[in-house]
Amino acid sequence: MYVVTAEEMRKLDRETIEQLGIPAVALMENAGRAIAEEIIALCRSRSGSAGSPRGDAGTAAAGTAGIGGGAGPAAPGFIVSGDAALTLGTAAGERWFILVGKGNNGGDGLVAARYLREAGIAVTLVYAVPPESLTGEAALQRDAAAAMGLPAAVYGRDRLDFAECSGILDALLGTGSAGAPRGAYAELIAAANASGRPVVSADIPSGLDADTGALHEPCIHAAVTVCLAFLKRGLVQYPGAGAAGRVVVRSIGIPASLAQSGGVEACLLTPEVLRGRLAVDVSRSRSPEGHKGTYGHVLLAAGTMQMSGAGLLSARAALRIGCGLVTWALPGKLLPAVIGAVPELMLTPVGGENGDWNAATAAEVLRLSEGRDVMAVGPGLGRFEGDAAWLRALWEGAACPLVIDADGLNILAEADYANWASRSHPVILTPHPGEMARLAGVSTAEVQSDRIGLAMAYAQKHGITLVLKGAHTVIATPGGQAYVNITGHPGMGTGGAGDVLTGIISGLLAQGLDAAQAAAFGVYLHGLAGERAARQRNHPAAVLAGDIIEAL
Ligand SMILES: NC(=O)C1=CN([C@@H]2O[C@H](COP(=O)(O)OP(=O)(O)OC[C@H]3O[C@@H](n4cnc5c(N)ncnc54)[C@H](O)[C@@H]3O)[C@@H](O)[C@H]2O)[C@H](O)CC1
Ligand SMILES: [K+]
Repeated sequence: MYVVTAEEMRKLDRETIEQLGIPAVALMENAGRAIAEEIIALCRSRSGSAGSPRGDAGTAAAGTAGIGGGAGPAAPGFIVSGDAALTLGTAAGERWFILVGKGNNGGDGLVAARYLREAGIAVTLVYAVPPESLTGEAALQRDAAAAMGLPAAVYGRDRLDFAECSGILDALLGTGSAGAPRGAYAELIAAANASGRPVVSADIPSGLDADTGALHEPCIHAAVTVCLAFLKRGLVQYPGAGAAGRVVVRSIGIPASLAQSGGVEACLLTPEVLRGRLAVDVSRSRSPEGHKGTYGHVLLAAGTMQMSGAGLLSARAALRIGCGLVTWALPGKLLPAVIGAVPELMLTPVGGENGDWNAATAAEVLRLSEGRDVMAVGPGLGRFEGDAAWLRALWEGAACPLVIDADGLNILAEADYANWASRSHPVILTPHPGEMARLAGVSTAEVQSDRIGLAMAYAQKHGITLVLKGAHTVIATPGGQAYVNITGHPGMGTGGAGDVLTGIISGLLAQGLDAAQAAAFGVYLHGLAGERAARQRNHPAAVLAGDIIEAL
């Protein structure tokens, strides 16, 4: 599923109108109708009336061939489906305020109001601006609503009591919104939020920055957002994702092929995207003739006395995700403490007996990397004298893909690594927001204020694959593509969860997935395993990093 910017959405809108010849008012009609259907579904679920959420309970009156035995001929009958079924009075008692802005978002709201009225739901139009100021398709919809006799109020002119409504459609501001809502818009948003009534937002919550997910004040806090055509970036990035409530994406006649050909590069990481766009073999099938050598060998350079567990977690995760062999290069003095902790793991001490990380150990690690399929660097590594030269030697010398995490990233952030020799094998960086901030030389707040935009720019600039961790992890490729993951939960914010992710991604790389595949599939599986672990533990807060490994 594509995730677009406001600018990309405007372009797709224009192309549909100009290249396909579909009039703008038809798109608006589809948009408004889709919004109305979702509100009708909400009303039906509140009233507890039976039938499918799309409001096609009337189909029960139709002949239903093949149900309850034998595929006989259909019995004659009438099919009353969609919102027409609702005129039978199921929405009694519902009264919705439709907040209408000046632009096309307001036009969508006016269309929805007509369909809601047809479905037996009382509506009152609440114009944020004098209705005479609407133009284009929105003005046409204003006239249609007036001709239908829909009651209308104008903010500032007419008395309004939000206690009189049972729900609110927010059609104030959409993708044409700029900056914080002003004047009547701001006051209506504040009143809607304070009303205690469920708010359904048309396209995006008014006040939300459609591109970054930042909330301008005031911003609508919606129960449901009916997003039109394609997900907007602001809906998948926090805090916007939190303000949008449940997001339903409804198509309005803009073909996805236009997004594909038009260079939309971000999408939601769904199973379809994994199988399709990323071409991942999600079945994980293994050849009957396979052996441990078939599934790759990860070399892990990680761990200190204080953080030996990080190495163990990464190594176990790599093994659990199915790679054939893992060798852990670790400081000599750490060896006695971890022998036998993971019997499947091979341990190779560096720096001599009782030794620790130092610049000279790079040569040992490089020797160990010969013939290996992946080198993973950083979990629990700590910092040491000469670490920048150490990492540079691995970067420039390892003839395999490189996954860099944790202190490996902190070393990179202080080094001028753009001037290091370019690598012929890919690099995956897996920063959390703080590490990303250090890498990019900005504040953590700046990273969080536009995660997708920043990740895409950084990955392209440095020619690396980036995994920007945090709620809705973003995977960005050097080729300019981005994937937003939605598996996982806040309980995964626990010590060692990142080390597990490094192990999973490295283990997938070792099995032959390319960098984008391994990063995206790894993040997706890590979140899914975290969800399973939360179920097994009966609460997300009880999940430990090791549980994520066991749930893989
Ligand atoms: N995507 C599509 O193809 C379709 C989108 N539809 C809907 O149209 C909106 C976008 O409409 P647009 O007219 O471009 O902009 P808005 O309605 O979001 O608002 C513009 C309007 O609001 C005023 N304004 C802007 N910022 C502020 C502010 N901070 N405070 C107060 N007022 C503000 C500005 O003056 C403009 O007049 C999209 O989201 C969809 O809902 C279509 O209907 C179907 C096709
Ligand atoms: K809106």
